[in-house]
Amino acid sequence: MASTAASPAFSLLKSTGVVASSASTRARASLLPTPFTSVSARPLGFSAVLESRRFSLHVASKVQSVRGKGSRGVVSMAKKSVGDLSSADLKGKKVFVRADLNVPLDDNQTITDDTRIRAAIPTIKYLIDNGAKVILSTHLGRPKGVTPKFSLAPLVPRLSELLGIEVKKADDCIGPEVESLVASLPEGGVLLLENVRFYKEEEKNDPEFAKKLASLADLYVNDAFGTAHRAHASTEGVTKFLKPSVAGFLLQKELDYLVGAVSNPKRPFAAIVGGSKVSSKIGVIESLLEKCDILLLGGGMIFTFYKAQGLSVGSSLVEEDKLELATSLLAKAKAKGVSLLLPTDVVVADKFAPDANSKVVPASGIEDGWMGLDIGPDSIKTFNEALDTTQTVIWNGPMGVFEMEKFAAGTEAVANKLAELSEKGVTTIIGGGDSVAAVEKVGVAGVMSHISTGGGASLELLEGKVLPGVIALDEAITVTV
Ligand SMILES: Nc1ncnc2c1ncn2[C@@H]1O[C@H](COP(=O)(O)OP(=O)(O)O)[C@@H](O)[C@H]1O
Ligand SMILES: O=C(OP(=O)(O)O)[C@H](O)COP(=O)(O)O
Repeated sequence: MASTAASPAFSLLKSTGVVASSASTRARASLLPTPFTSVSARPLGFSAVLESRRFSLHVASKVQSVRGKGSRGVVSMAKKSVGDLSSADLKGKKVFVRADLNVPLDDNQTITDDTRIRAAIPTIKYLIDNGAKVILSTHLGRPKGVTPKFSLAPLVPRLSELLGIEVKKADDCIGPEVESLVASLPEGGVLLLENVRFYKEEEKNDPEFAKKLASLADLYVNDAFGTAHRAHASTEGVTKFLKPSVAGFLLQKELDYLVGAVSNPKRPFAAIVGGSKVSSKIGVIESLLEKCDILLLGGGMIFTFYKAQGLSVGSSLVEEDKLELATSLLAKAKAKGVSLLLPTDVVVADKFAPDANSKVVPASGIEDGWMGLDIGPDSIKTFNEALDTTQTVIWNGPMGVFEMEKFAAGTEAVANKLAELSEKGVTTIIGGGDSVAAVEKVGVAGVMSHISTGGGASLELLEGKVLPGVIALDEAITVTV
């Protein structure tokens, strides 16, 4: 079962915006590997102080109270967790569980990756083991109205197998037939509602639709981390009609790592950011610059940084309108004392294709007609050396075009390095999207501390945004004087 351990009480400070960021100080460390283009080698270390009577939010089964310097008391608010609900709270109760079972299906309607189903099991199992009647809801894909290929029928056998019970399925998600299926649901039974996005009212967060969903149940559990950045009827709207509304174990674990471990990391803390464009990662880079000690950049975005520094980039991916931004991010890293490392060599190709001619060149040696599609071997070596010094690492975005074997070495090297570090006790967090696919491709997913089940949601959390599906949940309040 997913961990229910309490996280630091300030774990959601940034993402909720309830309080200003905690004060921090940094101590010295020298970590900068020489072959990299460096912004600075400098202070590391961290201390966080929460002042008295500020409010903080986190998701945890137990509320921690935090005493600030010189304070007499603390008020802390935490999101309620399903783990806070006992058998007495759950036995015989109808529980509306919103999960994200948006799994990939092939042309034969066969599930090709059941990660999201497996991730939802601990919460459902906890509920059925405590005698609840589970009304399970999810979306699948982005249907426009009722679309048979987006029916949830293919999910039923796998859900039943993993739960060890026969899961029933409704042909709709609201209405009289659903109501009668709910009425006949036994304690410990699970009813899967049909794709909630078959109704346009779901994505519109229509209050009447939310009310109809809510009317099926006595209480609400949100475990749909992958959809927590959407203010939809089944993720946000229902909470207005169902009390209590609490977080599931998966949602809680995602927040514990993506907010808790990132806001209060064991240091040194490194962030690795890659992917295609700097424009889609601006928020993440800016946010991580506030928290990390080392920032390693890779992927297509590095060429915008190179060009901003006056280097030739050939036909590499460049966002001309982001050159100033790249310069300002480098300056910000310097001002914050973050060691920002750009690769010093790259694998270039004469075309964007798996059978392209390729060679390794220094960052300053990209010729016209060549494009950079991966980080080079010297960069891998230096990235590894930098990562060897860390205690916490978060990774979002591949180092190169890892879908093509010729340009996968940088991404695979990072995946292998993180696996090695994880086995040594370093906290390793894979922040969703293509990095998860890369980790799975290399076969090291099992050893990472945490692999996020949400691409867009994890990105928004790392940017410090508020997730509507989280903020809407009930708070558990503890006052310590
Ligand atoms: N040097 C590069 N040039 C062009 N595309 C790249 C390069 N490096 C990585 N990419 C591409 O970036 C894509 C992933 O980018 P993005 O969606 O931003 O990351 P994520 O899904 O991890 O958030 C991958 O499809 C990869 O092929
Ligand atoms: O797959 C999902 O998001 P992701 O592709 O960002 O991980 C979620 O199920 C959310 O789906 P949506 O982006 O259609 O709202």
